[in-house]
Amino acid sequence: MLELRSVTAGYDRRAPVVREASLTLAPGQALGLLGPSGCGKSTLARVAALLHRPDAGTLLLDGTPVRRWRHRAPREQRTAFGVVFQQPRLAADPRLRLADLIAEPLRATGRRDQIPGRVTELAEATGLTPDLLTRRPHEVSDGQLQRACLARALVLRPRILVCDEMTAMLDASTTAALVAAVERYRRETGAALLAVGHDRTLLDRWCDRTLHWHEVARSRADAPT
Ligand SMILES: Nc1ncnc2c1ncn2[C@@H]1O[C@H](COP(=O)(O)OP(=O)(O)OP(=O)(O)O)[C@@H](O)[C@H]1O
Repeated sequence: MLELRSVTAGYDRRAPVVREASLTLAPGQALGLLGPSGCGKSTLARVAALLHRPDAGTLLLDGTPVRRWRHRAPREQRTAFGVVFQQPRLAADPRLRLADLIAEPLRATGRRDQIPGRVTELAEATGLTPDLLTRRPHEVSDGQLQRACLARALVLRPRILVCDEMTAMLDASTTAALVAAVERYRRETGAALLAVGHDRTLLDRWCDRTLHWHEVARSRADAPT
């Protein structure tokens, strides 16, 4: 269970981009978060995944308040999350072959013995053929790289998956393949999903419930002057 209570966050304390946002993600739930470009969805998604420290408010993970973010967060909290971002080229180390990209979290957490098995499983689950696994990011398409980023997000078997506009740059067939891979993973593991986007049709089809930004956070226009 993930609860955000009155979270305020941004890049300048005097002008936060997220104001008093609250939402609850129950175990196994798929929650969509819809809103216009620039409203603060990605910032809130990053706070929810412990990647960005909020200026105010509380975040509870299974009832325990989160006190540290990013590399300071305890490993068991950090590894509860798998995150996929909108732009795979910004999220992937250009020097790594796709197999190493997928295996990165296993290496970082000392689980090298699991690498061959998990990489093979996840390449299959995300539709990556073996020849693609030996290529570097500049040698594959955006869609192929995003498949590898999704595989990396799943490699530690997270309880909560945060997909921030995961399919925004992709064609319909790659979008369908990635959504199907996420759904299969959720069916097998019972993981929850927070899917951020601006495509209501996709979010409604994908999620149990879709919230609009104005139901989650105060708008910047409401800010006290
Ligand atoms: N690293 C940063 N430094 C300063 N400002 C930022 C930074 N990242 C985002 N912002 C600003 O914060 C605001 C919210 O950005 P955010 O990416 O959270 O919105 P979004 O709703 O996800 O938008 P989109 O749908 O276009 O991805 C924007 O005005 C943006 O310019």
